[in-house]
Amino acid sequence: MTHAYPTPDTPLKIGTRGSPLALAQAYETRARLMAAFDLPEGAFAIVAIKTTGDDRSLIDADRPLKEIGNKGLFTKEIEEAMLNGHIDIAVHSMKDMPTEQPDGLVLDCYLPREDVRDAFVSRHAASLADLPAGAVVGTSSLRRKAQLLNRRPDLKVVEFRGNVQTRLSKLDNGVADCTFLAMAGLNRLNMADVASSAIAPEDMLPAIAQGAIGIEWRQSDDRITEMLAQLHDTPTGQRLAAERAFLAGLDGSCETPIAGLAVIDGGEIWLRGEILRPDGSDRLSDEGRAPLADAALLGQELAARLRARAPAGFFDWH
Ligand SMILES: NCc1[nH]cc(CCC(=O)O)c1CC(=O)O
Repeated sequence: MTHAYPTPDTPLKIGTRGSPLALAQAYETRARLMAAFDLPEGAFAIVAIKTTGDDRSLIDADRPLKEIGNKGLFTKEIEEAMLNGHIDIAVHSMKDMPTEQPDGLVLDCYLPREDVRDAFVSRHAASLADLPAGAVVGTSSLRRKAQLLNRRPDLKVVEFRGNVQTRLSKLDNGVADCTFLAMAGLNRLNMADVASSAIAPEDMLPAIAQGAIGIEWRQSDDRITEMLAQLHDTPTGQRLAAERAFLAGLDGSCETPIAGLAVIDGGEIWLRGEILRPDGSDRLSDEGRAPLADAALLGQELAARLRARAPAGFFDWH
């Protein structure tokens, strides 16, 4: 008994950002840990950490995030808190995570993936096809912007930031005719009803790792390593291995116009990927299949094939 961990006296400290979605993801992680190890809620402490990206006084809310400097904007303080022992694990939206982690930290535990699709959100249109010519789309995602303009060059895209509530009130105020959000986030906030429709991956290929929650921890922490190995969802891990290797092979991040989705199909991994010019004027896509054990290799190969096909200047988003 003396080695039992975690307990209400020595709780496992779960670090997260403080946004409603981040907290919902932390609660889901806690619930899964409680169920997997038959632990009481009191054996966990949820620690909300403010990051540079969250701090409104540090950034101008109307400036695109990519101009402010993206990598680590939402993770630096959380990773520092883990390295100095203030928290034990960190819960992240995998879609926002760089493909490399700082020394001493691992990010290899994934919860079962949620809906991967993007949601179309509008007060008056039922779907993308319903939007009249020249309609205004609010989004701050370079991927969504490029995908939309590629299909519908007539649309006008305006910068849209802030949490779900802020974006919905912008729609009410007529700032835009529609916006796009991940179905996963809406589901986790019990707000799926704000989606007018969910968009099929064939119509809008999702962001790398969309809908997946990842848990990061200190490599040196053997107790946590053992627990998280049991919590890990293997199929989600295989799918993200393919998608994240694809992203890494293109030197991409969540701020680049890259989309990709891997699914397990007939016992194999099937990966589709696409890269776009930021203005949507060009789109290159490809797909491939491989045995599950070669998921990461498949991602690398798909990235290499698209790189070889991309004309000079295509990657000027860097
Ligand atoms: N970059 C913001 C972000 N990161 C993860 C999600 C949603 C949840 C997910 O995809 O796991 C969102 C918001 C959105 O795209 O609507």
